[in-house]
Amino acid sequence: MGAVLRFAEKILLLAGKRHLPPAKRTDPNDPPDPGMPELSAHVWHARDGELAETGMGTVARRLPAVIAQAAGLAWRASRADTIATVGLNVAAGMFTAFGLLATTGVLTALFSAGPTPGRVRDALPSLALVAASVALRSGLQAAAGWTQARLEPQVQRLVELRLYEATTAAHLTALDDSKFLDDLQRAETRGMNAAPQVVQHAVDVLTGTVGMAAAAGTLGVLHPLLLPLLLLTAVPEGWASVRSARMRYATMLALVGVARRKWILSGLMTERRHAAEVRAFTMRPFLLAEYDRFAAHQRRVELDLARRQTFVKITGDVLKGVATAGVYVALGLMLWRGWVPLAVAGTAVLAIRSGQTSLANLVFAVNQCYEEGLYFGDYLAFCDAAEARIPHRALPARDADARPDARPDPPADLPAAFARIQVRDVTFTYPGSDAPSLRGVSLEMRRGEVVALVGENGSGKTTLSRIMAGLYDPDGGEVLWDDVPLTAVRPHEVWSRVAVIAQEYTHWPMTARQNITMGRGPRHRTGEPEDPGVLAAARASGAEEVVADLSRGYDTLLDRRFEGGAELSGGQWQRLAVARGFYRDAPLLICDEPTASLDARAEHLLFDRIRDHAAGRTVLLITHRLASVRFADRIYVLERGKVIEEGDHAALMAQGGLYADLYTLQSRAYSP
Ligand SMILES: Nc1ncnc2c1ncn2[C@@H]1O[C@H](COP(=O)(O)OP(=O)(O)OP(=O)(O)O)[C@@H](O)[C@H]1O
Repeated sequence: MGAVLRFAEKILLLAGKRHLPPAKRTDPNDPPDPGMPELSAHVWHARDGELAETGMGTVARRLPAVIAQAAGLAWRASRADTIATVGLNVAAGMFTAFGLLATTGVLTALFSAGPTPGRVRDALPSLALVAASVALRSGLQAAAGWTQARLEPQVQRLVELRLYEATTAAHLTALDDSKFLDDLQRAETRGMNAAPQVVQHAVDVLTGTVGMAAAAGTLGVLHPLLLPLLLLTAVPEGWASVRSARMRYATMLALVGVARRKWILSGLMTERRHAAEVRAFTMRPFLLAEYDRFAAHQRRVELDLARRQTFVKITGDVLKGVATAGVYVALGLMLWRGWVPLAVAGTAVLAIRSGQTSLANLVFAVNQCYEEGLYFGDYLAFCDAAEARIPHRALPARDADARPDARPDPPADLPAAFARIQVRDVTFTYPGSDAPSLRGVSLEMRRGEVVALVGENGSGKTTLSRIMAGLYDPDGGEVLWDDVPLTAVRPHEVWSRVAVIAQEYTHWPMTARQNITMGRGPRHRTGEPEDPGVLAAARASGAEEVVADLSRGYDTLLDRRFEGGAELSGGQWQRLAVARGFYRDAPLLICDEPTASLDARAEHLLFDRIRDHAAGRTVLLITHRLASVRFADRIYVLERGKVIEEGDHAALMAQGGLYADLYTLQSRAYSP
């Protein structure tokens, strides 16, 4: 049998179908093969070696680990339901064996000598036992099904929380890393859903094993030779299932990049915020053609998979048929040679059929458990990787100690309000970038100051502000709040002392109030007076006028996708974003292009407010509107990631460098 399987496997290997199939044109209407080496090669080859190992032996070796993971997960989700599921399934299996053995009693009575009514009467007690065990088994199985169904949503909740807890705490650089994003997509779309499946299939493995053990035990009692014959029929089906699962998993891995591109394109074609641009730039044909290009590639790969899986299944079925026939021939021979009496042979047929059903279920469950275990393994690997990217200092002490990487000193305390912030010789390169975005930047801010960063596009202003806000860690150099380096304190301590009015901010699909408070502040109840903090922030930012025009004021939902939702203009959204920054009332306010969408009056008002806001706090202002940075206490001019000029407006104008050039250029546009 092993040789036959190896032969079939060789045919598959020779056909060269273990690798991503060269995309064949199965339909003349298909677009030409796009090739797409950028989407298949790296992901595929990264797992090639690992997949080549996967055979029945590997499945057998790895299955206990998968089952242990499933058991651990189920245990954490609900101990009571886990114990009940296992206990009820084992009890149901015991009644299966009991029923089979009682059947021997029925058949022995029926096949004995004597008049038929007497034989039937003799069979009645055993028959009653058979009926009772069938009824009990069914009841136990139904109860087991119920506890198993209860486990599923509890497991799902556990795995979802773990993933989102990790993704929201992982370092921001992780989300700039395309490999991390690919792994995230795979874990979120497939791996996370695999978790309850793994648990379910692990229970099915248990159920199948118990059923198998019941049938095998019965056969062993009847005649020891029958047992290996039964097991023989399982090998071809097991081989076909494992082979098929492996192909499916490999295909999924190979298509992960394609799936992500398709997902991004589908968002571009369906989301409201892109709809106007898609039309105005007549992008429809381009987007549809791009989508179809990826969809056609995916279809070709999946059709090829279906073809290869069909071949494997047919091979497995044929071999299983041969093995089953062999079992019955062997049983016939044993009967003919008088090794087993007729009643025992009859029970053996029933036990073989019951065993085959359990075996088929077991093989299916093992295969499914293994296959889902592969996806679940992706999920676990992703969560581990994401958790490893949570900065040490962000973890509670217990979790930090449990991490295998070196443990730094315990996190330091950040001063509640600082006297000065120093940036010392900071360098930074984004992950995957060749060129550094910051090259040895130093600057200083004191409490109560407004400090401005100016420079041409891509000079590093936003990057520097993110490092100062503790969102990125510098590769070299340090940022000190008084004498405490930011890399030594818990990130949320920094974030809670910084308010950022970002260049790219989110249009939160929430009420106007929630857009300002972002879940902070007192909970507002209908009819209660508005939180004074919200009113002050809205007044300072000009959001007050925006809210006054909304049908339900601060309670208006700002998302047109929901009934009664309102939409705001770009400038109106920006006023809310500014209100959010003011509401936080943090010692450091970072304003990155806060006026890009504002009208002239709102812009003027905002710069006045920012100046007022700086009293007792500190403001880092990034803007291309140089007229507005005149009032800054100090201005740093960046070029290609370096500070090339610094000083106040008058000093920089006197210097006659880049700042003076840019300022003169802008002011000339307003001069007659
Ligand atoms: N997430 C990122 N991943 C890789 N590179 C990035 C990323 N963000 C910015 N960069 C690169 O870092 C450099 C500095 O970008 P940054 O956004 O800091 O410039 P900026 O001065 O704020 O520009 P602008 O005036 O256009 O807002 C640029 O070359 C940019 O391409």
